[in-house]
Amino acid sequence: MSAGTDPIKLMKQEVGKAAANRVQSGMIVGLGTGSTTAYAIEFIGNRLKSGELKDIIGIPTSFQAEVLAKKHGVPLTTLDAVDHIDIAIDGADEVDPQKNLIKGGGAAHTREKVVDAFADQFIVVVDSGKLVEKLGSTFLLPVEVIPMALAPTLRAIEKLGGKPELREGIRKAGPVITDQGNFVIDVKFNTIENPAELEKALNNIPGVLENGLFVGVADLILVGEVQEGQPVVREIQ
Ligand SMILES: O=C[C@H](O)[C@H](O)[C@H](O)COP(=O)(O)O
Repeated sequence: MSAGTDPIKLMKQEVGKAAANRVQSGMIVGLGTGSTTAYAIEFIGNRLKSGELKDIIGIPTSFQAEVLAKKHGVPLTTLDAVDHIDIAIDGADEVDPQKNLIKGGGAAHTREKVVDAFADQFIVVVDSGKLVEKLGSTFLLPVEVIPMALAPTLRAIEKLGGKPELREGIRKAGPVITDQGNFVIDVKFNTIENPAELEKALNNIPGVLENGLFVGVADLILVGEVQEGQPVVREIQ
Protein backbone atom coordinates (compact mmCIF):
# COMPACT_ATOMS: atom_id res chain seq x y z
CA MET A 1 0.00 0.00 0.00
CA SER A 2 1.71 3.21 -1.16
CA ALA A 3 1.05 6.54 0.56
CA GLY A 4 1.84 8.44 -2.67
CA THR A 5 2.43 12.14 -1.99
CA ASP A 6 -0.55 12.82 0.31
CA PRO A 7 1.08 14.37 3.45
CA ILE A 8 -1.42 12.77 5.88
CA LYS A 9 -0.90 9.33 4.34
CA LEU A 10 2.87 9.86 4.46
CA MET A 11 2.68 10.72 8.19
CA LYS A 12 0.55 7.62 8.82
CA GLN A 13 2.99 5.46 6.89
CA GLU A 14 6.01 6.81 8.78
CA VAL A 15 4.40 6.37 12.17
CA GLY A 16 3.17 2.87 11.27
CA LYS A 17 6.70 1.92 10.28
CA ALA A 18 8.13 3.36 13.52
CA ALA A 19 5.69 1.27 15.57
CA ALA A 20 6.40 -1.89 13.53
CA ASN A 21 10.13 -1.39 14.17
CA ARG A 22 9.48 -1.69 17.92
CA VAL A 23 8.24 -5.27 17.52
CA GLN A 24 10.87 -7.89 18.39
CA SER A 25 11.14 -11.56 17.48
CA GLY A 26 9.06 -13.87 19.66
CA MET A 27 6.51 -11.21 20.61
CA ILE A 28 2.74 -11.58 20.86
CA VAL A 29 1.40 -8.44 19.17
CA GLY A 30 -2.02 -6.79 19.42
CA LEU A 31 -2.98 -5.60 15.93
CA GLY A 32 -5.18 -2.50 15.94
CA THR A 33 -7.73 -1.25 13.44
CA GLY A 34 -7.79 1.69 11.03
CA SER A 35 -5.80 3.31 8.26
CA THR A 36 -2.71 4.11 10.38
CA THR A 37 -2.37 0.68 11.97
CA ALA A 38 -2.78 -0.84 8.51
CA TYR A 39 0.71 0.48 7.67
CA ALA A 40 2.12 -1.04 10.89
CA ILE A 41 0.64 -4.45 9.99
CA GLU A 42 2.10 -4.17 6.49
CA PHE A 43 5.57 -3.31 7.85
CA ILE A 44 5.46 -6.16 10.41
CA GLY A 45 4.64 -8.47 7.50
CA ASN A 46 7.56 -7.05 5.48
CA ARG A 47 9.97 -7.59 8.38
CA LEU A 48 8.74 -11.19 8.73
CA LYS A 49 9.17 -11.83 5.00
CA SER A 50 12.73 -10.43 5.02
CA GLY A 51 13.66 -12.71 7.95
CA GLU A 52 14.47 -9.73 10.19
CA LEU A 53 11.62 -10.79 12.53
CA LYS A 54 10.77 -14.34 13.59
CA ASP A 55 8.09 -16.10 15.64
CA ILE A 56 5.61 -13.23 15.79
CA ILE A 57 2.01 -13.97 16.55
CA GLY A 58 -0.75 -11.37 16.24
CA ILE A 59 -4.06 -10.86 18.04
CA PRO A 60 -6.42 -8.90 15.73
CA THR A 61 -8.78 -6.27 17.13
CA SER A 62 -11.26 -6.50 14.23
CA PHE A 63 -12.20 -8.31 11.05
CA GLN A 64 -10.23 -5.62 9.16
CA ALA A 65 -7.05 -6.33 11.17
CA GLU A 66 -7.51 -10.07 10.63
CA VAL A 67 -7.82 -9.65 6.86
CA LEU A 68 -4.76 -7.36 6.69
CA ALA A 69 -2.65 -9.69 8.86
CA LYS A 70 -3.49 -12.62 6.58
CA LYS A 71 -2.71 -10.52 3.49
CA HIS A 72 0.73 -9.56 4.85
CA GLY A 73 1.62 -12.98 6.24
CA VAL A 74 1.34 -12.22 9.97
CA PRO A 75 0.28 -15.41 11.83
CA LEU A 76 -2.70 -14.99 14.16
CA THR A 77 -4.08 -16.44 17.36
CA THR A 78 -6.85 -15.64 19.85
CA LEU A 79 -6.84 -14.28 23.39
CA ASP A 80 -7.78 -17.63 24.91
CA ALA A 81 -4.57 -19.15 23.49
CA VAL A 82 -2.15 -16.70 25.17
CA ASP A 83 -1.46 -15.57 28.73
CA HIS A 84 -0.15 -12.11 27.81
CA ILE A 85 0.34 -9.65 24.94
CA ASP A 86 3.78 -8.02 24.71
CA ILE A 87 2.84 -5.01 22.66
CA ALA A 88 -0.31 -3.59 21.04
CA ILE A 89 -0.22 -1.07 18.20
CA ASP A 90 -3.39 0.86 17.47
CA GLY A 91 -4.63 4.17 16.07
CA ALA A 92 -6.84 6.81 17.71
CA ASP A 93 -9.29 9.53 16.70
CA GLU A 94 -8.25 12.00 19.41
CA VAL A 95 -5.37 12.10 21.92
CA ASP A 96 -5.28 14.52 24.87
CA PRO A 97 -2.15 15.71 26.77
CA GLN A 98 -2.67 12.98 29.42
CA LYS A 99 -2.56 10.31 26.66
CA ASN A 100 -6.27 9.61 27.04
CA LEU A 101 -7.97 8.70 23.78
CA ILE A 102 -11.17 8.63 21.79
CA LYS A 103 -11.31 5.56 19.57
CA GLY A 104 -13.99 3.83 17.55
CA GLY A 105 -14.05 5.83 14.32
CA GLY A 106 -14.02 2.44 12.62
CA ALA A 107 -16.52 0.94 15.13
CA ALA A 108 -13.85 -1.39 16.50
CA HIS A 109 -13.30 0.14 19.96
CA THR A 110 -14.82 -2.73 21.97
CA ARG A 111 -12.35 -5.39 20.84
CA GLU A 112 -9.57 -2.79 20.68
CA LYS A 113 -10.05 -1.90 24.36
CA VAL A 114 -9.81 -5.55 25.37
CA VAL A 115 -6.59 -6.16 23.41
CA ASP A 116 -4.94 -2.74 24.01
CA ALA A 117 -5.64 -2.74 27.76
CA PHE A 118 -4.38 -6.31 28.14
CA ALA A 119 -1.02 -5.56 26.43
CA ASP A 120 2.13 -4.96 28.48
CA GLN A 121 2.83 -1.95 26.26
CA PHE A 122 0.21 -0.08 24.23
CA ILE A 123 1.62 2.12 21.47
CA VAL A 124 -0.74 4.60 19.79
CA VAL A 125 -0.03 5.66 16.21
CA VAL A 126 -1.54 8.94 15.01
CA ASP A 127 -0.90 11.87 12.70
CA SER A 128 -0.52 15.26 14.38
CA GLY A 129 -4.10 16.29 13.48
CA LYS A 130 -5.38 13.91 16.19
CA LEU A 131 -3.83 15.85 19.11
CA VAL A 132 -6.37 17.89 21.09
CA GLU A 133 -6.38 19.83 24.36
CA LYS A 134 -9.70 18.27 25.45
CA LEU A 135 -11.34 15.07 24.24
CA GLY A 136 -14.59 15.53 22.36
CA SER A 137 -13.53 18.80 20.76
CA THR A 138 -13.21 17.46 17.20
CA PHE A 139 -14.66 13.94 17.24
CA LEU A 140 -17.96 12.42 18.34
CA LEU A 141 -17.66 9.75 21.04
CA PRO A 142 -18.60 6.25 19.74
CA VAL A 143 -20.71 4.03 22.01
CA GLU A 144 -21.52 0.43 21.04
CA VAL A 145 -25.02 -0.66 22.05
CA ILE A 146 -27.05 -3.84 21.82
CA PRO A 147 -29.77 -3.26 19.14
CA MET A 148 -32.78 -4.07 21.38
CA ALA A 149 -31.59 -1.42 23.88
CA LEU A 150 -31.25 1.43 21.36
CA ALA A 151 -34.20 3.63 22.43
CA PRO A 152 -33.58 3.64 26.22
CA THR A 153 -29.85 4.01 25.65
CA LEU A 154 -30.37 7.14 23.51
CA ARG A 155 -32.50 8.66 26.29
CA ALA A 156 -29.95 7.76 28.99
CA ILE A 157 -27.12 9.34 26.97
CA GLU A 158 -29.16 12.56 26.61
CA LYS A 159 -29.58 12.62 30.40
CA LEU A 160 -25.76 12.58 30.66
CA GLY A 161 -25.68 15.75 28.53
CA GLY A 162 -24.80 14.15 25.19
CA LYS A 163 -26.41 14.56 21.76
CA PRO A 164 -26.53 11.00 20.36
CA GLU A 165 -26.98 9.90 16.76
CA LEU A 166 -27.10 6.39 15.36
CA ARG A 167 -24.18 5.77 12.98
CA GLU A 168 -25.42 5.06 9.45
CA GLY A 169 -23.58 2.96 6.89
CA ILE A 170 -21.86 4.40 3.82
CA ARG A 171 -22.87 2.61 0.62
CA LYS A 172 -25.20 0.50 2.83
CA ALA A 173 -28.69 1.58 3.86
CA GLY A 174 -29.35 1.54 7.60
CA PRO A 175 -27.11 1.42 10.66
CA VAL A 176 -23.47 0.37 10.86
CA ILE A 177 -23.23 -3.12 12.37
CA THR A 178 -20.13 -3.85 14.48
CA ASP A 179 -18.05 -7.04 14.39
CA GLN A 180 -20.18 -8.14 17.38
CA GLY A 181 -23.48 -7.50 15.55
CA ASN A 182 -24.36 -4.31 17.45
CA PHE A 183 -25.06 -0.61 16.69
CA VAL A 184 -22.81 2.41 17.25
CA ILE A 185 -24.15 5.67 18.65
CA ASP A 186 -21.93 8.72 18.05
CA VAL A 187 -22.30 11.25 20.83
CA LYS A 188 -21.55 14.98 20.82
CA PHE A 189 -20.42 16.29 24.19
CA ASN A 190 -19.37 19.90 24.53
CA THR A 191 -15.82 18.80 25.34
CA ILE A 192 -15.28 16.05 27.90
CA GLU A 193 -14.08 17.51 31.20
CA ASN A 194 -13.67 14.22 33.08
CA PRO A 195 -13.01 11.32 30.68
CA ALA A 196 -12.61 8.70 33.46
CA GLU A 197 -15.99 9.58 34.98
CA LEU A 198 -17.78 9.68 31.61
CA GLU A 199 -16.25 6.36 30.53
CA LYS A 200 -17.72 4.68 33.61
CA ALA A 201 -21.08 6.50 33.44
CA LEU A 202 -21.65 5.43 29.82
CA ASN A 203 -20.65 1.82 30.44
CA ASN A 204 -23.05 1.78 33.38
CA ILE A 205 -26.08 2.29 31.09
CA PRO A 206 -27.82 -1.08 30.59
CA GLY A 207 -27.45 -2.05 26.93
CA VAL A 208 -24.11 -0.27 26.41
CA LEU A 209 -21.36 -2.72 25.55
CA GLU A 210 -18.39 -0.34 25.46
CA ASN A 211 -17.56 3.29 24.69
CA GLY A 212 -14.56 4.77 22.86
CA LEU A 213 -12.92 6.54 25.81
CA PHE A 214 -9.55 4.92 26.59
CA VAL A 215 -8.42 6.45 29.89
CA GLY A 216 -4.99 5.59 31.30
CA VAL A 217 -4.47 2.77 28.77
CA ALA A 218 -1.86 4.24 26.36
CA ASP A 219 1.83 3.95 27.26
CA LEU A 220 3.42 5.72 24.31
CA ILE A 221 2.06 7.96 21.55
CA LEU A 222 3.92 8.05 18.24
CA VAL A 223 2.90 11.19 16.36
CA GLY A 224 3.51 11.60 12.64
CA GLU A 225 4.36 15.18 11.70
CA VAL A 226 5.62 17.00 8.64
CA GLN A 227 8.76 19.07 9.23
CA GLU A 228 10.36 20.96 6.35
CA GLY A 229 8.29 18.92 3.94
CA GLN A 230 9.44 15.58 5.40
CA PRO A 231 7.37 13.17 7.56
CA VAL A 232 8.96 12.65 11.00
CA VAL A 233 7.86 10.80 14.15
CA ARG A 234 7.67 12.44 17.58
CA GLU A 235 7.26 10.46 20.82
CA ILE A 236 4.95 11.41 23.69
CA GLN A 237 5.86 9.31 26.74
O1 LIG B 1 -12.53 1.83 15.40
C1 LIG B 1 -11.48 2.20 14.91
C2 LIG B 1 -10.28 2.56 15.64
O2 LIG B 1 -10.45 3.02 16.94
C3 LIG B 1 -9.20 3.30 14.87
O3 LIG B 1 -8.00 2.92 15.48
C4 LIG B 1 -9.34 4.80 14.90
O4 LIG B 1 -10.60 5.17 14.36
C5 LIG B 1 -8.21 5.51 14.12
O5 LIG B 1 -8.26 5.13 12.77
P1 LIG B 1 -7.37 5.82 11.65
O6 LIG B 1 -5.95 5.43 11.93
O7 LIG B 1 -7.89 5.28 10.36
O8 LIG B 1 -7.59 7.30 11.76
